[in-house]
Amino acid sequence: MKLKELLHAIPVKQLEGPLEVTVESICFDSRIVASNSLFVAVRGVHTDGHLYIEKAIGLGATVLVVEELPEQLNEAVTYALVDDSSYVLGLLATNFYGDPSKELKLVGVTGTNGKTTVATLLFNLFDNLGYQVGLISTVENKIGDRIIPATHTTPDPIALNKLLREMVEEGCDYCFMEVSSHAVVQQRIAGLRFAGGIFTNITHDHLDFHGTFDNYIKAKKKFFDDLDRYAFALTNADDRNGNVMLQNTFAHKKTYGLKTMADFKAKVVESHFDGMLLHIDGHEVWVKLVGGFNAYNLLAVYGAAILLEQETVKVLTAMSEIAGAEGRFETVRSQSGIVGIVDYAHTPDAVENVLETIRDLRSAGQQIITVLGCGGDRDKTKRPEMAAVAVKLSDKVIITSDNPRTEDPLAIIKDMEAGVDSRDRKNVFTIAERKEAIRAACHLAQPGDIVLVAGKGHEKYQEIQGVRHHFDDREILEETFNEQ
Ligand SMILES: CC(=O)N[C@H]1[C@@H](OP(=O)(O)OP(=O)(O)OC[C@H]2O[C@@H](n3ccc(=O)[nH]c3=O)[C@H](O)[C@@H]2O)O[C@H](CO)[C@@H](O)[C@@H]1O[C@H](C)C(=O)N[C@@H](C)C(=O)N[C@H](CCC(=O)O)C(=O)O
Ligand SMILES: Nc1ncnc2c1ncn2[C@@H]1O[C@H](COP(=O)(O)OP(=O)(O)OP(=O)(O)O)[C@@H](O)[C@H]1O
Ligand SMILES: N[C@H](CCC[C@H](N)C(=O)O)C(=O)O
Ligand SMILES: [Mg+2]
Repeated sequence: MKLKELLHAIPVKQLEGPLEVTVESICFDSRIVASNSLFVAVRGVHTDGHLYIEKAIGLGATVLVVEELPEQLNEAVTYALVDDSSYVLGLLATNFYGDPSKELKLVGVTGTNGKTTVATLLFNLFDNLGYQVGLISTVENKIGDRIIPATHTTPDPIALNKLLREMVEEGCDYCFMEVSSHAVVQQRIAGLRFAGGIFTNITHDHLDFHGTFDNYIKAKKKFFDDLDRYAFALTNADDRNGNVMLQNTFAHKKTYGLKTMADFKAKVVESHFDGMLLHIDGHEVWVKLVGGFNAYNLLAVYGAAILLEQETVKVLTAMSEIAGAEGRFETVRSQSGIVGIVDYAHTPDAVENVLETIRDLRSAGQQIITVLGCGGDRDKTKRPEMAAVAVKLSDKVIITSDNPRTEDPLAIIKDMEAGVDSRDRKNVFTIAERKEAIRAACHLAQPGDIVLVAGKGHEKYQEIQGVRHHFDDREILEETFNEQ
C-alpha cells in the first residue's frame, strides 16, 4: 500500500523523509519487523517502543511512526511524528485493512463481568437466525464455524482489523466483540465503527492497571463517548453506573433492567440447575442458562437483537435454544450425586453472584465446597475480597492457586487469607496445588453436595513463571469423580 494512502486522515504533526514509499506490512513489535514495513513506536507498561527504532530499521522498517524524533535521522527512512502513537496505530490498522468495521455490523460489549457470555450468546443467536457471524472473545475468535485461537479479550489493533477483514471476506453480516478496559485505554479499538455498544456492569477489578475505580469507570465510559450517532448504546439500568456510561454518548440510548424502569424488561419466573423461565417484554421463554446475572446477560442480548432489527418471536425462539460460553457455570455430576461446577468467576462480584445462584438452587442439606485462587500479576486488592465472599457464602472453602504468573503462589494465597475472618478459619483450608485442592474438595463432598471450582473456567492451562502447563478444571473434576 502507498504510504500516502495509508496516512489518509492520520493526524501527523511532522513528516521527515520520502513520501513515495510502498508499505508492505505494519507492526508495533521490533522483534517481528519485516522488510518494507511501517513500525509504530508505542510506549507500554514495561518498555518503550522508541528504544527499538534502530532495531526495526535494521530488520527492514522503512517508515517509523514516533512521538519523539530521534536526534539522528536516517535518510533512507521516513519518520511521521504524531501526538499519540497508540491512537495512530489503531487508525493505521483500519486504513491498512481497508476499514473492515464499516462493511459489517460490529457490536462491542464492555463491563467487568459478562462480556464473553453476552458476546457468545449474540454470536450463537445470530448464527441460529441464519446469519454469517464473527466473534471476538476471551475464549476464542470465530468466523462462522471456524475457530481462531484468542490471545487477549480484545486483540491488538492489527490483529483485530485483520480478523475483521477476514470476516468481511467470508461474508459476515455481524461481528460481536468484547471490549476490555485495557483495550480502550491502549486504543486497540481506535478507528473502528461500531453499530452498537452494550454495557453489562462495573465492579472491582483491574485496579492495578487503572489505579482508581474512577479511572476504571472512565475507561469503560470512553467506549460509549466515542460511539457515533448512528450506533445504539444499550446499558444496564440496574447498575449503579449504568447511566453514567451513556452520559456523553452521541449514540441512541437504550436501557435494560430487572429492577428499575427500562426499555427492555425481564423477570426470572423459575430457576433450576439446568435453566430458567424468563418473562421478557410480555413473553415467557425457557433458557438454558442459570442465575440472575445470566438473566441480565440474556436481556442485554435480547435488547441488542431488537435494536439490530430482528423479529421478537424469532429472537425469543432462538434464545431458548442457545447455550452460553464454555467454562461458565458448567456442571459435571459424579455417579454418587456430587454436583461439580466450573465457573470463570475471577472478581468478588462474580464469586458472589455464582455462589448466590448456587445457594438459591440447592436443597436443604446440600453443602457448598468452593475451590478458589487468584491470578498473579493482577489486581492484588481483589484477593482478600474474593476470599471473604467465598467464605461467607460457602460451607467450606479451599484456597488454592490460579495462574500465579510471575508471582509466588504462596504470597497470593497469603493475600487471600487476609480476607478470612478468624471465626471462619475452621472451614477454610489451604492447598496450594490446584489439582490437589480440587481432588480434596471432591473427597470432602458427600452425595448431593456441590463443589464449585472458580476462577479458570475455559482455560486449559496454568501459567507459572511464563510457562503455560496443561491444566483443565473440568478434566480434573471428571477424573476424580470417575475414581469415586
Ligand atoms: C498490561 C497490558 O495490557 N499489556 C499489553 C501491552 O503490553 P505492554 O504495555 O507491557 O508492552 P511493553 O512490553 O511495555 O512494550 C511496549 C512496546 O514496545 C514494543 N517492543 C517491546 C520489546 C521489544 O523488544 N521490541 C518492541 O518493539 C512492544 O511491542 C510494545 O509495542 O501491549 C501488548 C501488545 O498489544 C499486549 O500484548 C500486552 O498484553 C499483556 C500480554 C496482557 O496480559 N494484557 C492483559 C492484562 C490484557 O490486556 N487483558 C485484557 C482483558 C482483561 C479482562 O477482560 O479482564 C485483554 O483485552 O485481554
Ligand atoms: N452479568 C453478570 N454479572 C455479574 N457476574 C457475571 C455476569 N455474567 C457472568 N458473570 C460471572 O463472571 C464470570 C465471567 O463471565 P464472562 O466470562 O462472561 O465475563 P467477562 O466480562 O468476559 O470476563 P473477562 O474480563 O475475563 O473477559 C462468569 O463465570 C460468572 O461467574
Ligand atoms: N481476563 C482476566 C482473566 C482472569 C482469569 C484468572 N484465571 C486469572 O488468571 O487471574 C485477566 O486477565 O485479568
Ligand atoms: Mg471475557
